[in-house]
Amino acid sequence: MSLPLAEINKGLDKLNLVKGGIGRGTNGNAIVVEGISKNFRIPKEKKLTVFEHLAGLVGRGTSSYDEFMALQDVSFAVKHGETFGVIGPNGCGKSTLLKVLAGVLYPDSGRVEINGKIAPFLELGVGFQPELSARDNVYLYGAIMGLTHKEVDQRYDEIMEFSELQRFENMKLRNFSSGMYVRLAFATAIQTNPDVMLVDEVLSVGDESFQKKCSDKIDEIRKAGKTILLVSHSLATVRSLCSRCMLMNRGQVVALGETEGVLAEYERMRGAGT
Ligand SMILES: Nc1ncnc2c1ncn2[C@@H]1O[C@H](COP(=O)(O)OP(=O)(O)OP(=O)(O)O)[C@@H](O)[C@H]1O
Repeated sequence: MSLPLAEINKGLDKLNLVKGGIGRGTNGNAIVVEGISKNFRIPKEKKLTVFEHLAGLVGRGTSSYDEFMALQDVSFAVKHGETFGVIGPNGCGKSTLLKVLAGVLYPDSGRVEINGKIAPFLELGVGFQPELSARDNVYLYGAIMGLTHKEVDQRYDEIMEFSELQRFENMKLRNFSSGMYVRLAFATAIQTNPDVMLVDEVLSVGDESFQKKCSDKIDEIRKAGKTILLVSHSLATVRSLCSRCMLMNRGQVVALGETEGVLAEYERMRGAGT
């Protein structure tokens, strides 16, 4: 995905997200989500031939979409400094939820409040531009995240070193592999000093040593008191990093609380095949 962060920030504005002002009137919460629902429209049929297309035109006015509720009345809050996990089976709505929090998708109803500077780290480097070089993308991302040119200068070497992509700094991103993309995105995002990080499965990308570096970094950010919302299929990761988590199924919250209890509920759900 390469949605410019400027667009995301516009989205955040539209959602009336509170940015900055940590701790003021937020009840200690970095993220507040109230009753979010998101409906997708899925085309019912595919018109393959001219005849079918014309027939479709004749049939205009009848609905050719199915409605799919990807999120249904989702509510939760994450405290400042908390690392909060979101787990659940494939297709339960985790990524959709993160996109709504990041302002990439608008919810059909409900309210999102983010207190602090947010760094959405979703899929492959949100905010990156494939036609620019790795170097230009780092500067662009930094600028959008509020860093001055000088501040990016100071962090640039560290970003490239962390991503292990020094040799490719002048290469256009469109020639990067997905693993390289993720390395650069993660290395850049962590240098923008966010208050709230949204992390989607970063720990499942790249080789083992890079995964270990990322998980150590997330641990460091966590210990520095930042807020992290972590989506992961790895229950071991959730167990080691998150004191609380939320289990989703079919777009709904089915359990929320202490990690051990929620993981036990997930095991029970999987055992029951629901
Ligand atoms: N743009 C879209 N249009 C239609 N349906 C969508 C769209 N995006 C997601 N969905 C559907 O919404 C549901 C939730 O998807 P989502 O990607 O949020 O799940 P997930 O829990 O992150 O899954 P996974 O663990 O496999 O990544 C899925 O059934 C998916 O097919």
